[in-house]
Amino acid sequence: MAKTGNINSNLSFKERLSALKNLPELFRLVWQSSPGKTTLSFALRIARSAMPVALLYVGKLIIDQVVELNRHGGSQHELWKLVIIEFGLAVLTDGLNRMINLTDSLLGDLFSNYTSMRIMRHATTLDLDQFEDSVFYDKLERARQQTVGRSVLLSQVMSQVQDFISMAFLLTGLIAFNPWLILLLLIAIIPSFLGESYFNSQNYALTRSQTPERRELDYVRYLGASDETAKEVKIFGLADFIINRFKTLSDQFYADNSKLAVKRSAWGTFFSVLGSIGYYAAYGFIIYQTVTGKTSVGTLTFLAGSFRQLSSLMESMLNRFTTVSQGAIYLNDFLEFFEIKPKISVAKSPLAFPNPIKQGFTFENVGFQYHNSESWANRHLNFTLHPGEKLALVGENGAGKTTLVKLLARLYDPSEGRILLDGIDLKEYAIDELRLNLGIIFQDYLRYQMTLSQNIAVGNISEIGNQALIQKAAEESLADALAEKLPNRYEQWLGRRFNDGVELSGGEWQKVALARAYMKDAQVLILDEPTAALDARAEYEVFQRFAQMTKGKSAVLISHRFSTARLADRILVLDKGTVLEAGTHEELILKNSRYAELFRLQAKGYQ
Ligand SMILES: Nc1ncnc2c1ncn2[C@@H]1O[C@H](COP(=O)(O)OP(=O)(O)OP(=O)(O)O)[C@@H](O)[C@H]1O
Repeated sequence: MAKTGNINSNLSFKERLSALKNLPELFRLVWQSSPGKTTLSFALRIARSAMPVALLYVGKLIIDQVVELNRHGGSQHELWKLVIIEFGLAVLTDGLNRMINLTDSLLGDLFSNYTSMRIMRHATTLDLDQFEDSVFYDKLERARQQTVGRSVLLSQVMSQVQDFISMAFLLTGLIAFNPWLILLLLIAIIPSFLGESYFNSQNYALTRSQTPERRELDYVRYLGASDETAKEVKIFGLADFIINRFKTLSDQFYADNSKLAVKRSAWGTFFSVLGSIGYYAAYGFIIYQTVTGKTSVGTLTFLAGSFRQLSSLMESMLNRFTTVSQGAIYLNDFLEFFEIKPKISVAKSPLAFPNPIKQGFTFENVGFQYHNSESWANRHLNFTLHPGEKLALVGENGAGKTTLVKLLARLYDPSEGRILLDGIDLKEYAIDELRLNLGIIFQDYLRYQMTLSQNIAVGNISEIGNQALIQKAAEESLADALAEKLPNRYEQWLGRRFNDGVELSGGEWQKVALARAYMKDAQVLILDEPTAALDARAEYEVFQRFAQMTKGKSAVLISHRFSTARLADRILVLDKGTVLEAGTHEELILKNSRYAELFRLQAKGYQ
């Protein structure tokens, strides 16, 4: 496992600046989330930026009036008018602050929803292969984290613009008085900026290097406290093992993070003292000017206030620059995720899917290797699935049966050779039409924590409102008897996670999953160990119905039960990814080869 503290990517100032090029893309996404609220946020901030200088200036006028009235007396009318104006400005400032916060938080929620949807949508376009790649997973994870944090980045960028305008106003006043004060200001601020910038880049590099461990930490947390894992955790007594693993990982995080935090805090204190020295030097200078009569008391308060505000504005702007540029770097991860393109090729002008299929699917020397595996899952596959044919795939665990079916559905494309449909490469057909024509139920089908109706309808989601079809599909797979038993019948929530759901037995879940295959009028039905969890009677009935349902259609059955496999028109025996032998049950038994051996072994088990 990689060490969590391994920081290998120090980011230079140049890299930070170049990351800012991501900001327009961020603005585009925010704008798409809500054009109205984005405009409002801008308008509010521009109004807010004029407030500091206006308040200081009115304050200066008030003090000069007070000093004047003290010395020479006269009407107080002007003075009170100024006080009312300052009061109005203070109320307005507070109102603007609140409105800005409100708009930003609403905009943040909309942005987070919008980008989460974009991520989901993009993820669905990607290949299964990509999901099985841990580098891809890390990217997806980082992109997911960005959905919440990025709206903060936007507020920061907008605050930056707001502070910049405020500074321009304040600086104008300061320069008019004495330009040298600006120099003092810079001397006070720059070390602090460089320090912050350095520590932010260290922080980013650390967080980035921790991504795989963070995923593992999430996984361990899930293992330790989830309804799906509770059973095994109890039975195998895994609690201590899991908690210890969590502790090791989280201790490592803590050690790495705290080391950096302590260093950062120590340097931060030093830089802040430097900042105070700069401020008090300038302050002393202005006081001296006032005492020697070179400037009025009102101007003293204006300048001292301006200097203080400018110094804090500059400091927060410079600090924010490092946060903004760091955020912009994180944005790289987010945008990179959208740049990942599916590798499965899509035909430019796809052919119409044949209906009916005339020659069938032909595997021509097909081989497939998982990208993270040295060995071949399938190799030298040569056979045809004829129209209307029922084909059974048998073979030991890991022989490549499921992979073959995934190739047929183009969840992967062959690493070598090709698959033809009616003599034309499968890649020439539209992939969604291909999948529409295949009804596949995988061995590791999902148990959706949804209603029974919805669990069946996922087989053809466009028919989710077609209750008659759902019930018919349930009848075919024997799930209808189950519906009768459930308190809310088809509207019963399944699984324990939500809404008083009911948990089903393994066989009952399998019947529900099987019903999905009957939701569409697919030309080819593929069942990957469809009856493994069914009792003997249910299995027999399921196959009776399956035979009726698939009359005239092609079907592929993967099964470890030879009683099932023997019903097929032809049996392919797979071994180490390739077809070892093929034929009907009788032919294979006569040949007295591998199939016959396995068949006898199983039959013996039943005696
Ligand atoms: N996602 C994957 N990544 C890497 N290797 C995989 C992946 N899925 C399967 N394999 C490997 O490919 C080979 C064939 O697996 P496959 O699932 O096709 O076998 P199978 O015949 O369906 O097995 P079973 O009877 O156990 O379901 C196995 O050696 C397996 O370890």
